Amino acid sequence: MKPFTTGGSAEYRVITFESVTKRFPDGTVAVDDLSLEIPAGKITVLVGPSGCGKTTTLRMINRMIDPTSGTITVDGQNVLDVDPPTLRRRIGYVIQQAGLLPHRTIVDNVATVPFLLGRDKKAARAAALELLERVGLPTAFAKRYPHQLSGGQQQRVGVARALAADPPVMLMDEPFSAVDPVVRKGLQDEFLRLQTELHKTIVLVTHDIDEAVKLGDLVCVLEVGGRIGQFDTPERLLAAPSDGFVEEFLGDDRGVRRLSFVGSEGLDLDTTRVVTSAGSSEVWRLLVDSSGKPSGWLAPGAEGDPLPIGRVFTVGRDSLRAALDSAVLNPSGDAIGVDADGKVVGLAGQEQITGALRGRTPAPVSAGAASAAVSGTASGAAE
Ligand SMILES: Nc1ncnc2c1ncn2[C@@H]1O[C@H](COP(=O)(O)OP(=O)(O)OP(=O)(O)O)[C@@H](O)[C@H]1O
Repeated sequence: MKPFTTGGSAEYRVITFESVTKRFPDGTVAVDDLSLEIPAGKITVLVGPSGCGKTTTLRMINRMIDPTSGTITVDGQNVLDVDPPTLRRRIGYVIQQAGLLPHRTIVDNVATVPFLLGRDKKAARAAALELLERVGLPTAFAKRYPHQLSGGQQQRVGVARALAADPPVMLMDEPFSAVDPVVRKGLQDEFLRLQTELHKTIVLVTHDIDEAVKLGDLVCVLEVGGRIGQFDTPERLLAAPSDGFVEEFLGDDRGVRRLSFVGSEGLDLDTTRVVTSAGSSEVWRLLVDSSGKPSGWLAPGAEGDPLPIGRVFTVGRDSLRAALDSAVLNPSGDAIGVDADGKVVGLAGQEQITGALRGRTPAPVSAGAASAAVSGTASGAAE
């Protein structure tokens, strides 16, 4: 068995659940025979309806709750063999309301962790200031108290504090749900950016399927009673839900959301309707300027001024969803595909865009930890 050693973020952890059940004293089975392998360095999202056991599952990883039966390991070591304070120093924990100490300044809230880990006060504060900057908070906020910050700002402090011990594993319970949709989107984007630098092993709980497919490298849909509905990549979840429950949970617009995961590089683009001068025609045409950039739409049969263009998408960089958005926002119903310099590459109708999805069901991941996670759980789900 590998030792559960301390270490920096380069030391990746894999978390496994083997036949884990949690039955509370009143008889409620919150988690039922759960087997799950959470890959290192990725974001794994637990999502499902209220009461399906997400929080219980998460809290069993850092021993805020102990399982009734089964085994949870972090990097090969049974968590029950590690005393909770030691375990929690190595596993960051972020909760919905940030959980900040109200009578301490922001910088001290964050500095507490490095201080407890043995750094002197000055170094702990310097580390805290650096972290606050990293999560996008101006240092001017450092001397304020939690109640002087907005919900979104407090949430950033919560993330900074969880990162303060540089834990290889982070548990996040509905971290972005206490804020309005605009702030939430900003926090999510920031979080994804941060993860590209940090590569933590993150387990995130949410009840919001949109958040799950946006943030998760892998998404585990739990059903009430703590059983796995499906554990898969977001692409596969949207393309091939395993049963009626998962399909219903994914919502009515899962087809449209799937478009986000498919690149636009394979789209067949029409160049015959891209023109450099006006003149009449029976079809919609796109007028481009001398540098090849779009300048206006020429309506069929119309002699008047060109109509303004709507949104464009960058071929290869943007997804089919961006292409569809472009099609919907242009008067002809065509998406305008441009290159990195903004020059028109061609046009794509809505049918071509949605047609490009057909036959593109993503194959199951076949290598690496994610595959182990997916296949390992598929058997669990089938039980
Ligand atoms: N201490 C407890 N004693 C008894 N039952 C509990 C206890 N804690 C949680 N439960 C029950 O276990 C089930 C799972 O709860 P849990 O909090 O894990 O769900 P959740 O999916 O996180 O829900 P939500 O999205 O509403 O937060 C629920 O039915 C809940 O009522």
